[in-house]
Amino acid sequence: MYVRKVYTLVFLREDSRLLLGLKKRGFGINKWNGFGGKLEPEETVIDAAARELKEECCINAKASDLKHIGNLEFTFEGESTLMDVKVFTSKIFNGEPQETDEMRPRWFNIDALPFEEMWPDDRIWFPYMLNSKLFFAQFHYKGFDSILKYNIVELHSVQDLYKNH
Ligand SMILES: COc1nc(N)nc2c1ncn2[C@H]1C[C@H](O)[C@@H](COP(=O)(O)OP(=O)(O)OP(=O)(O)O)O1
Repeated sequence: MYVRKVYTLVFLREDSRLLLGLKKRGFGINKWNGFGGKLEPEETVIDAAARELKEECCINAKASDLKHIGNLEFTFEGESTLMDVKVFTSKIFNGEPQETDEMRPRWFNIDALPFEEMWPDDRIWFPYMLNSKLFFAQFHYKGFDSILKYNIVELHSVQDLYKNH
């Protein structure tokens, strides 16, 4: 039985570019990723998503402009935690991305994403996100580099994101 812990992960899109941040510390250090993290006590997922975006790259986005596009579940061999990651995208935001203690932001063309410097799972689920397909995916890792097994499905309604799969 796993202990489930919820995280947010936000990706901003501008035309054919996607904003990623190079993680400067902690979990996923030196990997490019979206912006996100754990929920604070009593905080909703969507409010946490907007807060983490602001804290990590100084961009303001209204919670109502964040689109919930997918759910990711990560487990790691020998670990009892299940990371339940809620993925959001948005094309509507204010401000210029700025480097913070946690992230160094940079725009990438979606045809030239730095997958070699990202989590291995990203190659599998990014095509869903980039094509605006709702998705649910589970990844079981050995260490942080190797995916032992995974499962990914396309969902057909936002309500499906709130069902158990
Ligand atoms: C294992 O594969 C992962 N792939 C991707 N693409 N993203 C992942 C993976 N595992 C975790 N993540 C995401 C989920 C969160 O957005 C961050 C991790 O959050 P973090 O531990 O940095 O949470 P914070 O609340 O910001 O932490 P501190 O303030 O305590 O540093 O990575």
